Amino acid sequence: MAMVANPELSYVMLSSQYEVNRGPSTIGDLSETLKRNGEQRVQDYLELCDEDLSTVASGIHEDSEVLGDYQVPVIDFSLLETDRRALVQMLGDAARSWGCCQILNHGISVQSIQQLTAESFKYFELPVERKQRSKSFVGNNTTFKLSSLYWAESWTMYAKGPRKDVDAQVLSAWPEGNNLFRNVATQFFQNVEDLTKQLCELYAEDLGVESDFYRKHVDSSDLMVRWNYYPACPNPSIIPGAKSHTDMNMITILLQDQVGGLQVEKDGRWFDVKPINGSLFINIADGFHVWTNGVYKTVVHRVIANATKPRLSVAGIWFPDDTVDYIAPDELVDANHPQLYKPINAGEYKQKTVAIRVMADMGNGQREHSKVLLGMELLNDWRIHS
Ligand SMILES: O=C(O)CCC(=O)C(=O)O
Ligand SMILES: [Fe+2]
Repeated sequence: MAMVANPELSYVMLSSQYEVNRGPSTIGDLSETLKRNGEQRVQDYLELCDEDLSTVASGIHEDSEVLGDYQVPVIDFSLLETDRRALVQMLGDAARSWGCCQILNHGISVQSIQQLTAESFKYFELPVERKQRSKSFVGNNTTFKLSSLYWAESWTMYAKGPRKDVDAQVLSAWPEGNNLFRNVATQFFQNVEDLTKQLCELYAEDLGVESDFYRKHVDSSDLMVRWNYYPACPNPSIIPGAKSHTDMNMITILLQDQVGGLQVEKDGRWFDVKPINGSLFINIADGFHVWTNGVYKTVVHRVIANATKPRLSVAGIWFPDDTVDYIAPDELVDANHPQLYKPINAGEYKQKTVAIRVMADMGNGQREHSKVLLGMELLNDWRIHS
């Protein structure tokens, strides 16, 4: 894994692990090409496979249909002070049935979230030549694209655990970034870490496992913060912002701006994750699914691009230390609930998944990749019971 800037900062750019030949151009050129070639060429151009196209086409307009309370749960985290039991129950119910929820009043101020969003936009508004100097920047273009994101650019900071000197890490990632960006981004790293520890305890409480079972891994976990930017898209009905996928890590904490477009899949239908000012989206990922013996669901999600407005999200993506094995705790395994998976080494799972995605990024194995994006397919390699 390549180290960037001062190695003592433990600051690693994930994409710098792979020497990928990026094409010369980004979204602007893609838009031009689309115009030139006509939209019937889009499929060839983006190498989308049929399944991807049909998922995007299906239900793009039906998604916002909601059936009474049948929608992504929104949970008031301030219950932590007033009714912890109720909070635990709501978080647990949401993780079991949806694999996700939105939380409000989580302790990260609405103002700081708005500031982070506004300042982060400034990075993506930089000239593409400047962005391409950031090793972790990826854009969508003719020869290189980030596999799970399609009509998108992204920029990543990777802070290895235990995180020290986060401020210096933020600074080295965008040295010309202004002080406000630096302060709010640094604060965000810290707040997301505190929140993740709280969530781990609350989930353990819901599951009836030792309270430290998940939390104790957070300090040594790596926090990858990925900024996702989706430019306005000429045809959102056929070009996904982000393809359907599950997250390959343990848990993801995501903030989205007010544009909307994030959707989750449940019972074969797509549901909007409606933007709520100051909210955070909590996403159970493949690792936590295994770690709870399948009690919590890893949520399939995607992003519909917007025809007129760019959209920004910031994802705090947690990876346990590579030596950790995802293995269900004893409390969740008995005769009626047999162990679903053989122990899965977190490092191996990440490597395998990333390797397949990188292969697809380089233009090979798109079809295999589309299946693997839905982690459940890959997890089957470790599955003991169906
Ligand atoms: O942009 C979003 O809302 C979702 C991004 C996402 O799914 C990811 O970064 O894994
Ligand atoms: Fe995701």
